[in-house]
Amino acid sequence: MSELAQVHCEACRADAPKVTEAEMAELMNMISDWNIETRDGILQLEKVYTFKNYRNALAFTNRVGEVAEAEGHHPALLTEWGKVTVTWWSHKLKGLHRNDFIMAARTDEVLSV
Ligand SMILES: C[C@H](O)[C@H](O)[C@H]1CNC2=NC(N)=NC(=O)C2=N1
Repeated sequence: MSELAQVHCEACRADAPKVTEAEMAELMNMISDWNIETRDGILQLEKVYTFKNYRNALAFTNRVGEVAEAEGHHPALLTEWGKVTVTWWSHKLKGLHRNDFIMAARTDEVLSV
């Protein structure tokens, strides 16, 4: 299990600090195959997972949703036949917080169970 996946999200407040460029670079090295996207000026962490059918994609979607509910931090989830796009950002901050990288690592762990 990755180091990041073993920690829990901190309560995310509107005045919490966004990750710095340096922190982002360090955190990106701790997770695999995630990309930084910018939408409406908001930095987001995104990864596309592929599956052999829709049922498997939906099962993964629901498991990620359960982890999100448990942590109180939620992604955007686009579920398609054979594909799930997971996008993390901190809505309150309109950007990326360390929580988003923790949850990206936790998302990867969902696959391994
Ligand atoms: C009230 C509720 O806890 C907050 O709105 C939480 C819910 N989940 C969340 N998820 C994400 N990604 N960002 C948030 O700012 C956020 N806030």
